[in-house]
Amino acid sequence: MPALTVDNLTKSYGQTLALSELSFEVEEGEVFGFLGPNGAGKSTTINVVLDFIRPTAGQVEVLGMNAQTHSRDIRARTGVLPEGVETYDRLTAREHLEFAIESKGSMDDPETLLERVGLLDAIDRKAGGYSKGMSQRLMLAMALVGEPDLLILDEPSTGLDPNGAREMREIVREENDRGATVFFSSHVMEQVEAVCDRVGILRDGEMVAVDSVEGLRDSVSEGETLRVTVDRIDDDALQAVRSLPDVSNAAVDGENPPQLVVQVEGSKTAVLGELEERGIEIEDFSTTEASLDEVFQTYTASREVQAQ
Ligand SMILES: Nc1ncnc2c1ncn2[C@@H]1O[C@H](COP(=O)(O)OP(=O)(O)OP(=O)(O)O)[C@@H](O)[C@H]1O
Repeated sequence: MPALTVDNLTKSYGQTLALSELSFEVEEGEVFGFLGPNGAGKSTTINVVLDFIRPTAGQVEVLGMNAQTHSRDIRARTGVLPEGVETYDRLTAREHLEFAIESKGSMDDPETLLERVGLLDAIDRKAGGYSKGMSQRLMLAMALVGEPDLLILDEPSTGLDPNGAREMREIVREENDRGATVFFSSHVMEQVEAVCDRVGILRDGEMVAVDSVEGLRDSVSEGETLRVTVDRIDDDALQAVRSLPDVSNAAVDGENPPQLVVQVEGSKTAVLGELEERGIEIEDFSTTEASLDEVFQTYTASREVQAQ
């Protein structure tokens, strides 16, 4: 049974079509990255999943239950880290946790949870004095209460420093090892790449790709990016490289020295040979796989991989 089934979900806010016949599934036990640029419809989807808003059309099932008719049962088994800070200024972290533990009827210990998110030192301080990152850690601790079967994390790295973001990823892994399904919305590629089994990319309310990170990379990149540092480059040479059979794109980056960035499938020696034949000196070259940023841009902005 999938942990989450979104079936032909459409949501309009007046004239604005936020989701258009969106369908996808998240398998039980997987970490699913829900990626998309601002305004793509990520929060709208999560709000329907949690029954905070009602869909215009379509169905959502969470842990085998209808999102609208069983929202109470669903919330009892789901941990949510919402987007934006939602702490109470006058309550301490301990009081926040006690409240969440009581609401879920769980046996958690506030200190253990706050230690996991690195907030034990501030347990008896009022949340009103917390930094953004501290508030985010507190909300993550609240999401973990009751060992939820499904964790929904909406932009979880917001406000976290690199250490905090790494710790958050570790917690996602630990929760997943325990058996939780994690639904992780983000527009930060690195966060998704590091923890997600599969990624769905949302654009303008439609899912434009669902695959593993590797699969997505392969699907947009017909090969590798070759970066060649040269002593000089001119338009003729650039055009000649672009018209080589294995090259899908080429562009110049920087001036002093210029670097030729080439999207190449197959042989890289043809590119180097073309440059050398023109008397262009190759000072250095390296190859890399398409970055996730390139993957994301390809799906959300244009249909072509642009060498930068
Ligand atoms: N309450 C609302 N009233 C009207 N339009 C809304 C409302 N909430 C969202 N929208 C619109 O629906 C679309 C999807 O918004 P949504 O917040 O779901 O995107 P998102 O992917 O979560 O974006 P972000 O990354 O910025 O949080 C946008 O065009 C947005 O302007």
